[in-house]
Amino acid sequence: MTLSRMKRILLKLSGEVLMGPGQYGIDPETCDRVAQEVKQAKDSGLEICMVVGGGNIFRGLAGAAQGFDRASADYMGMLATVMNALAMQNALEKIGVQTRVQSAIPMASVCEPYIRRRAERHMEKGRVVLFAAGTGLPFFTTDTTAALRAAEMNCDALFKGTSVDGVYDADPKKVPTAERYETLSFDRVLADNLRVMDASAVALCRDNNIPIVVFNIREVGNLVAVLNGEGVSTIVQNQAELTNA
Ligand SMILES: Nc1ncnc2c1ncn2[C@@H]1O[C@H](COP(=O)(O)OP(=O)(O)OP(=O)(O)O)[C@@H](O)[C@H]1O
Ligand SMILES: O=c1ccn([C@@H]2O[C@H](COP(=O)(O)O)[C@@H](O)[C@H]2O)c(=O)[nH]1
Repeated sequence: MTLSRMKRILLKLSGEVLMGPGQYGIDPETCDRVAQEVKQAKDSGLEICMVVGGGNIFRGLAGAAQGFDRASADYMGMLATVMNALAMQNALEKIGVQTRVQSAIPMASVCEPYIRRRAERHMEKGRVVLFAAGTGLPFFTTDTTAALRAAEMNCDALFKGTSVDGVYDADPKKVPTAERYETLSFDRVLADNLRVMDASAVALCRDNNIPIVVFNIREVGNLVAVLNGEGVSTIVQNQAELTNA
């Protein structure tokens, strides 16, 4: 994958990261810091769209485990992602980055509905488009949303900014001896059931040949470093691309 040739990327921001040092909710300082990094990336000439998770507020699976109906819990999770998207919109606009939030669940008085061709136009005009409310469908996640929107928007890569610095051979939060991959194929992620991202998201990226770059966005400056090919990350792509690299 040649990072320098990329024109348009999708940044998936884990909701959990937005908690900052807290245990729940949205930390304004973290939003501001991430916004600065997005601005820097945009100023380098990239077109950027974003999907923000909701794990800092509500996850459907956790809600279902507590007794909520799963589909209702998932809708609650999707609404949480709208709050996060609005928080990031606010942080970006404070520093002069033009944005639009588009929600997969229409809410006319809050933001635009998701309209692909309109999103395309916003990006051509230099706006950062934040895709909120996931796919609008329960039983999915924002990882799958990110893969779907990256394909729809013809992105050159999907950058997953999370709280681990790449894909490991086991969950590093559970297995301290786990080792990180520099690169690996989509097929290996799926065959080994590496759970840094949902299988559906990985399969969508594989089928549309969209590389995934997993990196730690909690580390200050890492987004721009990874975009410059310098920071620590794992690049997941098709075997053919890995062989040609
Ligand atoms: N093989 C693996 N390599 C790296 N991380 C892994 C692996 N298996 C599981 N994980 C876990 O995957 C998590 C990354 O997903 P993340 O926390 O970004 O969740 P998310 O659902 O995308 O975001 P949100 O916080 O919005 O729910 C890490 O916290 C890590 O512990
Ligand atoms: O398409 C989607 C996307 C998300 N959800 C629900 O939202 C929460 C939060 O998203 P994360 O990806 O976990 O950050 C998720 O747990 C689902 O409950 C959804 O239903 N459909």
